[in-house]
Amino acid sequence: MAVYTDISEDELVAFLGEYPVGTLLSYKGIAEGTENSNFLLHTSDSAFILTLYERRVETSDLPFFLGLMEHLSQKGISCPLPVKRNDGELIGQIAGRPAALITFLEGMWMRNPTVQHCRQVGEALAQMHIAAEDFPLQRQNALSPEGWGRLWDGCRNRADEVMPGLAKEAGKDFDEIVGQWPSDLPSGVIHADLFPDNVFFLNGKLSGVIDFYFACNDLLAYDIATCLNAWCFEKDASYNLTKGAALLAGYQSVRPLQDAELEALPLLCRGSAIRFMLTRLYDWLTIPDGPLIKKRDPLEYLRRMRFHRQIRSASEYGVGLA
Ligand SMILES: Nc1ncnc2c1ncn2[C@@H]1O[C@H](COP(=O)(O)OP(=O)(O)O)[C@@H](O)[C@H]1O
Ligand SMILES: N[C@@H](CCOP(=O)(O)O)C(=O)O
Repeated sequence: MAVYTDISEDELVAFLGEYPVGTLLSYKGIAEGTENSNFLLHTSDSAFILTLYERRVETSDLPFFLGLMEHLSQKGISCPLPVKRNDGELIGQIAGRPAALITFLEGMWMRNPTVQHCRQVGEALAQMHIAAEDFPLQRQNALSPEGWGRLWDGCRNRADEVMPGLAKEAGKDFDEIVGQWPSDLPSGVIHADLFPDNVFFLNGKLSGVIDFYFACNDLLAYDIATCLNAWCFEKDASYNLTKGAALLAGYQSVRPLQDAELEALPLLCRGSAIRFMLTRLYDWLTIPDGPLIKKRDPLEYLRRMRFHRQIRSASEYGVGLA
């Protein structure tokens, strides 16, 4: 996240007047994150996160995101619980933006995740997939191949400003990945952005998952691909086979993968890598810099794309090694 929209104390006091959360003691903008504006609030009752939904979040999708958090939480998954307003609604408005108040989750995200963290993330991901099986709402993935196409059209002409040759290289990948994209694999509700900054740990144990604002219905194994990309590469862009093996073993200890999912894994990893390369590239080229805005490097994900291009089978990710 970041802070795209600032709020005044008066606005916040008026907003909180609609919620059974006591009186405001303090608030501050949170610089971490990418998509929305987040504030940490302390009230006389407790601590909360206030999220103002920004450009990539459609207001019509909020019942899906907030309902999913409620659903998962009721099923024992540790995630924030949206706070209901006095009138029973989950969504309010502040500074002209739709906004929600969610409970604060204790824990820290891991800047250098270990093999043990990766295993726990794999387990938690599979547990979420299973817990969401009976979630009644549906949301199409806005960042599936069709959505990537819109992003790519919006920035391919300027891609070489970030790296000479990027437009040609990514264009070839884009065509290959989209041309082979699978549709006949097990699907369900996926988190779709389970990066280390969205998973908290306390004393070495996974304590919670946040940021469900890309969640949608899509291929379950695509969520694993995103996790392999986000958790199992080192800073020098090398793939850590031990971490990959642990993440996959953690997942499979809860939900074993079908052969077709394993076969598709290299392509799903390539697809997930280009998806994050594209959102980062688009943001890099279109969002103005600001003190509370943190843009992410698209080339980090170009390096992932290059790695996955030469993978031939899921065993190269560590399937069956842990
Ligand atoms: N429920 C929560 N409990 C504790 N901290 C939170 C919670 N939700 C968000 N945060 C903090 O806000 C930051 C940004 O939140 P995130 O949902 O990732 O934003 P965005 O959707 O904009 O990327 C997180 O890295 C974390 O520090
Ligand atoms: N995880 C994405 C950006 C989305 O940010 P988040 O703070 O919502 O996780 C990326 O790394 O590109």
